[in-house]
Amino acid sequence: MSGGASRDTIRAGPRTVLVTGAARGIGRATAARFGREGARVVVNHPPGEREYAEQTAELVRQEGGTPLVVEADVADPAAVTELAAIVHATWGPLDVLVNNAGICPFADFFDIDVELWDRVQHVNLRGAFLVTQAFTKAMVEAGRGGRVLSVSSISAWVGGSQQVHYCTTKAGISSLMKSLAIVLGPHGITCNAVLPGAIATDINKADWTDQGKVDYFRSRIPAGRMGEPADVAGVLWLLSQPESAYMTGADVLVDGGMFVNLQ
Ligand SMILES: NC(=O)C1=CN([C@@H]2O[C@H](COP(=O)(O)OP(=O)(O)OC[C@H]3O[C@@H](n4cnc5c(N)ncnc54)[C@H](OP(=O)(O)O)[C@@H]3O)[C@@H](O)[C@H]2O)C=CC1
Ligand SMILES: C[C@H](O)[C@@H]1OC(=O)[C@H](O)[C@@H]1O
Repeated sequence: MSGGASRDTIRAGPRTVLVTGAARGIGRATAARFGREGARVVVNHPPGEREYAEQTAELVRQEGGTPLVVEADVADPAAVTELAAIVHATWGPLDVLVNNAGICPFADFFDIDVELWDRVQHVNLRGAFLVTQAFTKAMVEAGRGGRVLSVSSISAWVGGSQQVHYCTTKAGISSLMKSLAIVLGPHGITCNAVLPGAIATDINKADWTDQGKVDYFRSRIPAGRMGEPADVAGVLWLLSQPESAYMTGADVLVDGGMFVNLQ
């Protein structure tokens, strides 16, 4: 019998969950979904987003959870270290980590300068690496198993003419989860990537002013509608359940069938 925590990683009493980039969008819906199970939810936000993060915290309370709002730019190693110190001092080790924070500043390939490239890489990919490293060490030491869930994208599997910088980070997140599945598996910690399709949030609000693009997206989606943050939040919650204990290193599409619908 191999080592590692038992199949059921939900311990008695409230689970402790961190959602990065939880001030708005998918992160907000995910924080609220975990609030519904009565979890203690760390609502992370970048500088300048506290007002939105407090709105998320109120949603978590309304659902029955307990929020803790903590500012940290996930791209900043010192901020991530401080985030971990605050969370561990307040609630101890995590049970569930959701790497959600991300940016997608659309730009033509030849207009992407090294600063923009670095910012997208540092927020989306390095941020997931830094946060996962900062929090899973304590999870391993706690010996209770757990879940690492990272929000990649359909864009990990396909390209985007104005997302050269972005798609590479999403592919990187998918790969990161595969390697960490190996590292953390013996400790009962599963690592999976969720790959949303076209989800209506602020990240694409400007992009979706192009009605032709929206019509094209919708025509590709067998489900007949664009996605909502709750569609992703629900799958993230499902992957945090004991029944998902044998899923690790997986890529889970949440796209209404968009990817497979070539013709
Ligand atoms: N919407 C979609 O169609 C899809 C989204 N995704 C992914 O889903 C995730 C959530 O995006 P979504 O909810 O759509 O977009 P939103 O822009 O609504 O939410 C992203 C959140 O992450 C925060 N954030 C940005 N940078 C940082 C940082 N450095 N540190 C901490 N938080 C940060 C944002 O804050 P701020 O407002 O200040 O930027 C924002 O609150 C992203 O990783 C995105 O790549 C994947 C596939 C499809
Ligand atoms: C920001 C994009 O509109 C959105 O995010 C992704 O990962 C996919 O590319 C979606 O189209």
